[in-house]
Amino acid sequence: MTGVLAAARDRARDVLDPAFYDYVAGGAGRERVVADNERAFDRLALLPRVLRGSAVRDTTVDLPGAPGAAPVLVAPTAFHRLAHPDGELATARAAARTGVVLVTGMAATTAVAEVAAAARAADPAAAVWFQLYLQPEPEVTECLVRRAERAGCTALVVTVDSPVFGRRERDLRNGFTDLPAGYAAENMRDLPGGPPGRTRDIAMSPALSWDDLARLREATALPVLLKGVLHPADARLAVERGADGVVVSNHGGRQCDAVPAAVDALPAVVAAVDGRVPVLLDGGVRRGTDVAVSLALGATAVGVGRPVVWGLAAGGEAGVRQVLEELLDEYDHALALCGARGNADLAPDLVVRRGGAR
Ligand SMILES: Cc1cc2nc3c(=O)[nH]c(=O)nc-3n(C[C@H](O)[C@H](O)[C@H](O)COP(=O)(O)O)c2cc1C
Ligand SMILES: CCCCC(=O)C(=O)O
Repeated sequence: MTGVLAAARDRARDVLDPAFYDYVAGGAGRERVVADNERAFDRLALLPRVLRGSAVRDTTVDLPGAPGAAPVLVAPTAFHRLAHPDGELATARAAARTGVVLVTGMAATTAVAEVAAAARAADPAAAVWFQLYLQPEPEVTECLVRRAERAGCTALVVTVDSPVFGRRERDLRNGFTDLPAGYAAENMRDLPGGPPGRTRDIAMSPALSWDDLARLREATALPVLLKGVLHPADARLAVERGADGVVVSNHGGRQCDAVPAAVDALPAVVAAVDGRVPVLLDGGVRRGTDVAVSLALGATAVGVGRPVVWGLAAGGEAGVRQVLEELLDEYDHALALCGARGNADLAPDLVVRRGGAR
């Protein structure tokens, strides 16, 4: 990787506790999927059209609870206060000031009410979504949902690729299993059945089913997106069960080290969803051209995970802004080079395999 994002990563490596750097950079097993998420974009090429562009390009997208958003989102990543003292508040301000949806979540080190307030203080129109893992006790999930609703979040993102936690060899080696003293997953504080004033652990359960999703669906009027869908049959089920969006994601290669790269899984999911709800993608997006390839293959928008944490570690709010602005500028530039007047001009025929037809 080169450019602004790589510089942020290198700076992050210099300033972060090595165990936390490894937690962010690393993934499951031998990190084949971490690498493949990025490499899969290298295997794809854009096939531009000519003489049909525009001096002004429309890059905005309509997402559930976020009309007119940028086509890049901040994917949910845990523990921002370990990257920078301003933590999620800095990320929220940077996202709001760039028109980017922030997905904050259960594992944030700042409570969702404060995160959403910081985003709105930076831009009253800012959209913040809340990511959660369905908890085995429905009353715990419901309490988290109410917190997100009260905070003014405009959509929920339910992560479904984590029936169990991935085996991350760097973390095992480093003994990075708990948050250091003084940090906590603040949204997990004072939940039903938990110790008063203290936080509950985030539970992952392999016993969750589509019925648990149905319960959540009934418990809230907010749009619900499913994150971590790779199989087209699951994408179809998600739509049938009332999901308002699907996020094609392998959790940045942090869960199963044998799955396809995110962008390789995208076309089959797009075909299965058939335009009924937006399909988002995250994993390995590092360049504006990666955004363009993803949108051409049918994604409505893409999320970025690690680059945001690198930006935060490198320079707080300004660092995150730099990363997001670079991706958005590069994307606009890629549109111009493809002869596109906006996202709508990107179509699958603009993407070919590097070195041959797709
Ligand atoms: C440090 C870190 C923490 C993460 N925490 C969460 C989380 O709490 N919930 C979740 O759904 N995904 C989490 N993810 C996965 C991201 O949302 C996203 O799927 C992934 O990072 C995208 O890949 P990228 O980092 O290559 O952009 C995390 C990823 C990283 C790198
Ligand atoms: C319990 C925290 C979950 C964080 C996460 O999803 C990740 O590290 O990938």
